[in-house]
Amino acid sequence: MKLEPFYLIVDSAAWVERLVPLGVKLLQLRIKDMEERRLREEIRAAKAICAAHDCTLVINDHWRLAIEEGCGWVHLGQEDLATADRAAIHAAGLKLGLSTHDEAELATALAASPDYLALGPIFPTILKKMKWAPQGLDRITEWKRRVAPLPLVAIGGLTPERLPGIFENGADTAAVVTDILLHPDPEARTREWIEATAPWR
Ligand SMILES: Cc1ncc(COP(=O)(O)OP(=O)(O)O)c(N)n1
Ligand SMILES: Cc1nc(C(=O)O)sc1CCOP(=O)(O)O
Ligand SMILES: [Mg+2]
Repeated sequence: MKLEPFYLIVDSAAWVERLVPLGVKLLQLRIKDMEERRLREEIRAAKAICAAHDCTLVINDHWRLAIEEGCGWVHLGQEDLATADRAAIHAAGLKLGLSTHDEAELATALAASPDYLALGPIFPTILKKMKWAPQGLDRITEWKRRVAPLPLVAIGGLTPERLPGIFENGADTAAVVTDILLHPDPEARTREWIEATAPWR
């Protein structure tokens, strides 16, 4: 399966409405700490916008709601995976993306038959505190050898300037949060990302 090379991660349907119409084709809704009723509304709104713009929507963490709302993709970390009902996810026809950060997590993730694997953090990230040191570019090459033919998503501290290194070392997709959401002009930066990833589309 070929995965879109630009993977935008946002934390609200308002961001989806702002940025997806610019041409984003793979988007993760990553919302933390929200009560279920509002979360469901956010998922519904994001799903409608993504459907209207032919953008693949991935729901982070909330696999039950993703099933109930008829979504197509879910992304889970290793702790999420440990408690998720994988049979229910599979039965609902949900595609599955999984995080990995080290050898043990890679083995666990490969055994769960995912549809893509993510490796991070490639560079330092300001989004969240991480217990892993930055992986660096050589690790991408190693991971790609181990996960192929599954698509490999690189995440953590990515910018348009860092994309050639990511893709030349074997990543299929680059995921990003703060380089776009904290940029003074998120729309312009999104367009830069779309253009910068064009050679790998
Ligand atoms: C594409 C992608 N890769 C990694 C993550 C991180 O997932 P996880 O480890 O579960 O951490 P949280 O994002 O839930 O804080 C991701 N969300 N997306
Ligand atoms: C959510 C997340 N997961 C990571 C991992 O390594 O699993 S790194 C990360 C943060 C990505 O944000 P930014 O593009 O702002 O660095
Ligand atoms: Mg998670």
